[in-house]
Amino acid sequence: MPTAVAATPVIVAIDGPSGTGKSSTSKAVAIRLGLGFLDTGAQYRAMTWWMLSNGIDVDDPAAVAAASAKPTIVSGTDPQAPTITVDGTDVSVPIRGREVTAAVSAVSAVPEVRARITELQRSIAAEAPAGIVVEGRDIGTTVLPNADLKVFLTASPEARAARRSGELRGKEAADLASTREALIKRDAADAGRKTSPMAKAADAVEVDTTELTLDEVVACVVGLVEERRRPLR
Ligand SMILES: Nc1ncnc2c1ncn2[C@@H]1O[C@H](COP(=O)(O)OP(=O)(O)O)[C@@H](O)[C@H]1O
Ligand SMILES: Nc1ccn([C@H]2C[C@H](O)[C@@H](COP(=O)(O)OP(=O)(O)O)O2)c(=O)n1
Repeated sequence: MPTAVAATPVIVAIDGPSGTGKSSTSKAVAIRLGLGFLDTGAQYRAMTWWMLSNGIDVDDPAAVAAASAKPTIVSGTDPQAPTITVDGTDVSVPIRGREVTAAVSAVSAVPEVRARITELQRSIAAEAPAGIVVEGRDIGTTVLPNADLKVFLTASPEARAARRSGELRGKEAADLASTREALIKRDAADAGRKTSPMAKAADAVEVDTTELTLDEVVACVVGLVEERRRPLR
């Protein structure tokens, strides 16, 4: 039985590098607590997919900036069935492909892209009736600095690479070493960019998931949310 404490919407920010369990943890926490779920990486991937599909040179920041207002990106926030469309097309499958993964750090480093997507994220969070779990790289630091709870997930590069390569199938499959290398390269780009780099907020709780099961991480985050929920006023 939920306790009678959650009168105001609760905002949870979950950040961290690739493969630490942000998406799976956030979805499960949102389901458990009856909140919305927003995968902000999917939005940057959708923007990248559109750039690639429209022949924009993703290594030309001026070209990316000039085109960044064109696509209409819509995220469905039901944690049981999250959706992502660009100009009405379901892009949930192509945004996970290798081409998009290789280009997404460059596109998401462009300030005009970040400004547009950040605004979209804030309006989605503000409209979530019961609250929302938002996961990404800069949610606790930039997008929602007043979140009720900020979590920064970490895990060893070995654990993250093993988790990621377990997901890849067929021609996309890569060996552990190259998956690990690609992850580390993307983390460095995401943490090293000028505009809103991936970072742990000063008031975030860091959770190392290397030795934890997904259920253990979910239980930990649910416990932290319950602790911080403001009493009924
Ligand atoms: N604590 C965990 N232990 C083992 N595997 C996990 C754990 N958390 C997530 N995973 C698995 O690792 C993969 C990457 O998780 P995901 O949630 O997509 O990470 P992120 O969003 O941080 O990139 C998924 O296949 C997921 O099921
Ligand atoms: N808030 C965010 C979320 C993602 N990004 C960028 C940086 C990431 O490498 C890409 C893809 O993010 P995503 O969470 O889908 O990546 P992984 O699931 O970890 O592979 O988007 C970002 O710049 N800011």
